[in-house]
Amino acid sequence: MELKNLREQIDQIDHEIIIRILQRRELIRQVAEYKTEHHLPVFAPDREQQVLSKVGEQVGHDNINPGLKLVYGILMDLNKLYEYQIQPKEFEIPTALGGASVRAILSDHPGALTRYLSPLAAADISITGIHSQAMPGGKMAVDIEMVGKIQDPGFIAALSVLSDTAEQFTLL
Ligand SMILES: C=C(O[C@@H]1C=C(C(=O)O)C=C[C@H]1O)C(=O)O
Repeated sequence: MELKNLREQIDQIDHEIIIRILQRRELIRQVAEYKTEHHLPVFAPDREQQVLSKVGEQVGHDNINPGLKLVYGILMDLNKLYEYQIQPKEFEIPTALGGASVRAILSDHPGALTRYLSPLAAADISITGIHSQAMPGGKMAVDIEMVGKIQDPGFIAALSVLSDTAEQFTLL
């Protein structure tokens, strides 16, 4: 088959994937409303584990599996960014207006840092400094300096996602 034809089929599938992601997003909006009404937290770690397990089961032992789980993790973080704009978290922000520095302790596994940083890119926040260090017990300490309008809902939403995912999270 011709390359052009194969790419047309890929374009069609991309179109369908995007439509489905937007439909998923509409359901997320309804979940967010439900959570606000019932005073439930945005981050549902058990549910996220369930979603990731289902992805893993469907893909099986194909070597795309870790990558697809990463993509799915990032998709869920994007959804939480969206939910936090509906239901913002309160932060004591000790830093200057133009940015923030945070220290987080993460569990150290392949892809952990990549996923951890993704909400920043998604919220259009630049990372100006980063330092990570392995710690005993399979953990990692990461210091991140970022610039952006800290009062913006998108910035607060990104900090909210970062604070959820870390085992410890401190705004410096
Ligand atoms: C949509 C939800 O909110 C968040 C986003 C999730 C998702 O994108 O699938 C899953 C769990 C939550 O952390 C939910 O709680 O179901």
